[in-house]
Amino acid sequence: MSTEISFLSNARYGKDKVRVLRVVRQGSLHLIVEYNVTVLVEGDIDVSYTKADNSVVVATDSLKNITYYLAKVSPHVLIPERFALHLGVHLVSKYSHLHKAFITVEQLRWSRISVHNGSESKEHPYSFLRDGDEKRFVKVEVDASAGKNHLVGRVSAGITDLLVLKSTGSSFSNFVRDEYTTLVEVDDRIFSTSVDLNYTFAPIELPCPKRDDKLDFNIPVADGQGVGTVWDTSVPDKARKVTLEVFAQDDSASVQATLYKMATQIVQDHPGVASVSYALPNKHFIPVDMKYIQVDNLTPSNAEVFMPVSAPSGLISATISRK
Ligand SMILES: O=c1[nH]c(=O)c2[nH]c(=O)[nH]c2[nH]1
Repeated sequence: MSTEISFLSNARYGKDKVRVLRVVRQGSLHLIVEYNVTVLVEGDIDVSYTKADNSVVVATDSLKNITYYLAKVSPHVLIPERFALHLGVHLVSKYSHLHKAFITVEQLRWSRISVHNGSESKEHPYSFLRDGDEKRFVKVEVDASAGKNHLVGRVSAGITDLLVLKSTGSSFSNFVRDEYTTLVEVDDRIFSTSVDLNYTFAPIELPCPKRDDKLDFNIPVADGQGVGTVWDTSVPDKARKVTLEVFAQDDSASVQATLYKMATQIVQDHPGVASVSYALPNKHFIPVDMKYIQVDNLTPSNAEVFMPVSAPSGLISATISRK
């Protein structure tokens, strides 16, 4: 095989879709998390591709086993950002020839079931319901290329598949009108989207494991700058809240304008967030034309019956970065 005109310019491998449910028992109160984990590594692994030499390969099966083992022993397992960093730090510390780990943790929504006891409503200690398709995710890169004692973490996190709809409070007008335009201007329309939100933190220095088994991972002590950093566990809920509140309350001139308001608010609220990206499909709902039966369902104030259109949809995206 000729190696003169080509070379291996990039190589990364690992396990995708490692599904794990973890139960943490606090007496009779149980806490649960369900994750889909992707665990990928880079390093001195070229010969496994170029020379069929597997001696450098930590099997993807082993990477899966390590993921489950960390889910068992990591004190950080309930917080996706911390669990992902712990797993990444463990991999690059344990294997001298692996220099980078890329961990994605997607968290599925389990909420407690409310039960009534007389007139009192209480959250059940160990019964849960799948609370929608929305997922929280974190993407972590643990980079040991500057040495095993100089670990750098790059973290982004966010939400996917958060489906929202408002039945008024949205307009779209003043756009380019030319020979291709058929869309009419509207001062009242349905706005629905499935929110994909991704916010990125500035790179962080990570503590290196000291123990021989490389399983220890200590979160740095808060230095007073904690708010807005990757260690601030309130960021996901606050970013979700801003997304929902701006969506509901903005008198939307367009998906673009509402997106910008959401993103700028998150950058403003969290000093540790370096940038915020949204991808918002514009899920169209078309008022059904009932002229055939002499019924007006088209003028915005009379539009009551809509046809949801799954495709095509608009797709509006942007990244807002801290200066
Ligand atoms: O909010 C919108 N932005 C667009 O860019 C667009 N384009 C379109 O046809 N409808 C909409 N709505």
